[in-house]
Formats: sequence, C-alpha cells, structure tokens
Amino acid sequence: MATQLKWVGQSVLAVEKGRSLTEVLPGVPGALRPGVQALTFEVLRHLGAARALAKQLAQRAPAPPALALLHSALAILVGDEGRARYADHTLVDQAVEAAKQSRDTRMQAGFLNACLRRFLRERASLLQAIESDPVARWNHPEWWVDRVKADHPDHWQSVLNASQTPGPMVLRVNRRKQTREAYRMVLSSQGLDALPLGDDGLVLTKPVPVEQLPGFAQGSCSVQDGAAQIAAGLLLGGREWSGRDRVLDACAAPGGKTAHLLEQSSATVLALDLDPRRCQRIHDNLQRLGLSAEVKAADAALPADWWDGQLFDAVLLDAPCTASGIVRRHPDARWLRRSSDIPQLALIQARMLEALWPLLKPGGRMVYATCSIFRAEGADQVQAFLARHNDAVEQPSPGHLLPGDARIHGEFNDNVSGGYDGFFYARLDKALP
Ligand SMILES: C[S@@+](CC[C@H](N)C(=O)[O-])C[C@H]1O[C@@H](n2cnc3c(N)ncnc32)[C@H](O)[C@@H]1O
Repeated sequence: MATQLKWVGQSVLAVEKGRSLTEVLPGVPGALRPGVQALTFEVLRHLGAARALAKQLAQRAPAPPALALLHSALAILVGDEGRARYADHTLVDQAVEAAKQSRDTRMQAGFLNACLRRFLRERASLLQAIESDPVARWNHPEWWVDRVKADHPDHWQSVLNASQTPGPMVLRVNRRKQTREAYRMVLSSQGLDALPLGDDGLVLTKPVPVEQLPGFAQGSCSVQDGAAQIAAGLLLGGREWSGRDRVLDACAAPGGKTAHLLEQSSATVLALDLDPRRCQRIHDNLQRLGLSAEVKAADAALPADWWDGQLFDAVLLDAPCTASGIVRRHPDARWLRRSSDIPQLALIQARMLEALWPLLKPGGRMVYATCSIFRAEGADQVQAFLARHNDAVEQPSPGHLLPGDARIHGEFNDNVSGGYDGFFYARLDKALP
C-alpha cells in the first residue's frame, strides 16, 4: 500500500500544479493504476477538508511533495471509502513508509508521522475547527460553491453532495445490433444486472471493466452517461430521417453522441472536432460500432474553412465547457478550473452558436448542449441567443439537469434513480420564413 500511496501523492501533486488526471494517470505503472486512480479520486473528493486540516496541523507548510502526501493521507482518513477500507493506524504507517520511498519526501517522514498521529488523537476537535470553512465543508473551491448557490438556490447542497459520489456505469445499447431488452438478457446470463434508462440505456448495478461486457469489442454497446444519451433523441425525435438528411455534429470527439445519432437514424452525419487526435477516436468508436460518418478536423466557429455551402437539417452543438456537471466522474476538474474560465468559455459557446445558426435550414433543428451546471453556459446562454435571433423557437427541452436529483425535471424525468450527470440541453428550431 505504501507504493500505491506514493503514486497517489505524486498524482495529487500534479493536479495541485494544474495537470489533469487524464494526463497524469497513464504515467502510473499499469498494475498499480486502478488502485491509485480509485484512491486519488477519493483524495480529490476530500481535498478541501484535507487542506484545511493540514493548515491546523502544520504552522509552516512542508515542501509541495510532502504536503501533497499529507493531504492525501488526511483526505483518505476523512473520506468514507478510505475509512471503510483501511484501519487508521495502517494508513498512517503506510503514508510514512510512502514518504520514505521518495527522495522528495524522505526528510519529511517524521513530520508526516507527527501530523497524522496528532490528527488521530485530536480528530474531533480538529474537524470542529474547520467546520465553518466552506471549502472544507463542500470540498470545492469557494467561488464554485458560491456559483452553484447563486445558480441553483434551491438545490445547491444536493448538487455539491452529488459530486462526492461516484457516478453509476451506464451503457448505451447499440440498437442496430440488438434490442435493449435482448442485450439486458445477455448481460443477465453473465451475472451482470442492469436497469433500463432512457431510450437505449442500461444502468449496471455494479461497474465492470469494459472488456467484461459481452460483445463490447464487436459494438454491442458503449459506455455513456444517461444525461449524454438524451442528445440524440432530443435532436431526432418525432420524425423519420433518411440518408438525404444532413446532420452536423459540431464538437463530436470522441464520438459518443455521433454514434448515437447514427444508431438511431439513417441520416448522413458530418462529425467535426478541432482536435485531430480526438478525431481519430471518433473513427475508432464508429468502426467498433459498425457505423460511418464523415469526420473532419476543423474549427466549428469558422465554417468558411470546412462548409460546402449546403444547409443542414439538424445541428448538434455539444460545446466545450467547464465540465462542471461531470465532476463526480472527474473529481480533479473542480480544483483545476478558475472562475474566469466561465466567461471565457461562454464567449466561445456564443461564437459557435452564432457561426452555426446560419448553416441550419429554415424548419431545421439545433440542439445546444453542455455538460455544465452553470447557467452562464446553459440557460443564460440560450436566453441571450433567443434575444438576438427572432427566427429561433425554443422547443420543450430538459434545460439544466442537475446531478443527483433529476426528479425535479418534470416531463424529461425518466431517471428515477436521480443518477444523471449534470448537463444542459436546449432544442432550438429555425422558423420557416
Ligand atoms: C464536450 S466535448 C464533445 C463530446 C462529444 N460530443 C461526445 O459526445 O463524445 C467538446 C469537444 O469540442 C471540441 N472543440 C473545442 N473547440 C472546438 C471548436 N472550435 N470546433 C470544433 N470542436 C471544438 C473539443 O476538442 C472536444 O472534443
């Protein structure tokens, strides 16, 4: 366990320095990676409390590598999963061993030992001392807590709590290969229980590695949260689509929603993404699922560079955003983001909406989506767009889906478990002249 903790400390240090776990985790030795990932997620979910406790325990902070290890051990000691998995004294012993394993932290092993043992002795009073600190209480940066309060005054606590719970593993059944019910039976025959969600979704009662999913390599299903699975039906619902219909998926990589559009319709899809490496992932996903689309690496906000001049029947704009809705799956995001990211991203989203609206046929439809809970990237963005375009007609849409409590979302709520990621959806139809 000491070696695992050493890697956890290094991963947390990398996040504290501004690197994302998606970049960092591939550097962890393969055999250790699943355990290190699970523990690092646990640490990041309790980093606010751990930082506040470390300040109580050490008047002068040690060098960053030792501080990251101290934060890691404290976060595991206060987190529910860590407490369930390890006896307190074992964890402290192993954290001290971890410190001894690295040149960067070896000199601080004694200091770490003293801080952690003091925490065990004085746990109740130390936890009381940090109680009124919002960052320690909610384990998100203060600006984030304030923003969620302002944007969702009736639900802010449940939204912040939802970020502390790992999301369920949700599959999207490839309806071109089999019905959802048929695939559910196949899963069940292999001892995997799942409940239906939305049009094509199955929520596994217990997550498994994708290699254990029957037919995964042959394209029977994909892994995609229930909230992300709403896009295709919202864009395509209520009419038939043939190969003559042209659909643009403007920010498509890695191709989750592109594939769902193709599984649900025969429309001709153009999938764009700015990042050529991520475009390769669209190709790979479509190939595995037995689907095809035209894929282009291009800037959606600059149609002059890639558009052939033919109007689209439908446009999906799944815009780049803060990803504030999916923090339960990416617990590093809250510590990496800055509040200034919100207006910057909102400006990019507004530019994309402006650039793509003229490419839509009169009578055509656009779905604007972000995996964000912030209103500036959702409801406010769309209201501003509607004020600028009197040919845009807002259709019934889910609006802001909040993680952890989707029961508040009326007619779009088929999510009895409340298990969606946070998302925003608006469907805008272009009026006929
Ligand atoms: C939320 S992700 C899309 C997820 C995707 N729709 C799916 O369901 O798998 C946003 C994507 O937008 C891409 N992107 C960012 N700026 C862009 C731009 N100016 N033009 C096109 N794509 C862009 C990013 O590379 C990223 O892949």
